[in-house]
Amino acid sequence: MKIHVDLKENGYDIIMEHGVLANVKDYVDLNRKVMVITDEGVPLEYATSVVAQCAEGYLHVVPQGEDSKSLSVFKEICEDLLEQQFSRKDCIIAIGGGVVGDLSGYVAASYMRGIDFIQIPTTTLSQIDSSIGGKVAINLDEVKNIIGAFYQPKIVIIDPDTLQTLPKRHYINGLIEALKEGLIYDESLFNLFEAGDIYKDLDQIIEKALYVKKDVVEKDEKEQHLRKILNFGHTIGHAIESYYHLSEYLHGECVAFGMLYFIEKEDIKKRVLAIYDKLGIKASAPYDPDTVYGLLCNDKKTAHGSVSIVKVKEIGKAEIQDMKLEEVRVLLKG
Ligand SMILES: NC(=O)c1ccc[n+]([C@@H]2O[C@H](COP(=O)([O-])OP(=O)(O)OC[C@H]3O[C@@H](n4cnc5c(N)ncnc54)[C@H](O)[C@@H]3O)[C@@H](O)[C@H]2O)c1
Ligand SMILES: O=C(O)C(=O)C[C@@H](O)[C@H](O)[C@H](O)COP(=O)(O)O
Ligand SMILES: [Zn+2]
Repeated sequence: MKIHVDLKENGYDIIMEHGVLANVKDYVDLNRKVMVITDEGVPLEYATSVVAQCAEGYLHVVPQGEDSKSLSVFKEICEDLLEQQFSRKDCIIAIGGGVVGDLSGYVAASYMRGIDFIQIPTTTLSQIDSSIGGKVAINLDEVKNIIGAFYQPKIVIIDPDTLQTLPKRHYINGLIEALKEGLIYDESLFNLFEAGDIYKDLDQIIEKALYVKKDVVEKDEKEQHLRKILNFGHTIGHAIESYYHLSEYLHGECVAFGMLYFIEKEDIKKRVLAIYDKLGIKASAPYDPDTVYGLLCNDKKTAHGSVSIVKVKEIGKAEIQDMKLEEVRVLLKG
């Protein structure tokens, strides 16, 4: 399957094909220096099989987990590129989940003010969400994605076969971003969660989610307004993720917590909770409201004492409402 993200001069293809990892050379110019970045939890053969297709391939492996989205790991990769004398004509390939993709993308956006960047996502979250749209970032002092850029990949190559080795918790975690997209934009995607099978219907879930993200990003690449809907559940979700030091709960699990605060109708909330039960995920986590409130003020959708909150009143449709931060504090306490 091929989807084209139409972003004027920044447009790119998304190729989704079982077994495509063996043929990256058919889609990417590998006759140059290529730095393949992955993390220690991703099966090494995924990265080495791509390095083997390169004229001059290098491999950089980072520790797994959120701690790799950090200035220190960012610096290590930049120093490696410098040492290997990478030029502006060379490229970076990210093979992994959202951590590797966000980190590698921010390196690609920064090194020499930008070199080619290719995403080869290997988790449900990165295949569904993080590999497209161009949001790249690292964390700072446990605040999520506070240093970053909008930097689009040249191509995204998705091989669903790589998901066969993904641990179940991470498999489910990534699907929550697709459930989010069903709630804010595509009711048929939501229905797949309610009535479908998250294993048998996976290719369809990924494809529908990619079309949601493509449609939204093409209309508002730099998140001036519409794209904020893709942040549904993240205002409180990111704050809780930071509250637990980016370690106790995974990103999607925290988004699941955050979404429930802004689903207006009880019957829809009940249907979402039933899906959480089906996925085996929690609906909430204990926290100190004042501490979470303080973290929530770091949200990039805040301005002049308010924050753009995404709400769902009907399945498949999101609304953006500016709320006073004080109102959100009351909500957190309630
Ligand atoms: N840029 C965006 O638009 C965007 C969107 C959503 C989330 N994110 C970010 O993505 C990150 C979460 O990404 P994630 O859920 O992919 O986590 P992750 O990148 O940490 O990967 C999850 C775990 O699975 C392992 N792994 C990866 N692929 C594997 C495979 N095929 N087989 C076996 N193990 C594998 C990794 O080593 C890691 O331990 C968060 O930092 C979140 O903020 C970014
Ligand atoms: O693509 C977007 O826009 C999103 O908001 C997708 C989110 O799922 C993702 O977690 C993103 O990284 C969050 O963006 P941020 O601007 O809140 O850091
Ligand atoms: Zn997210």
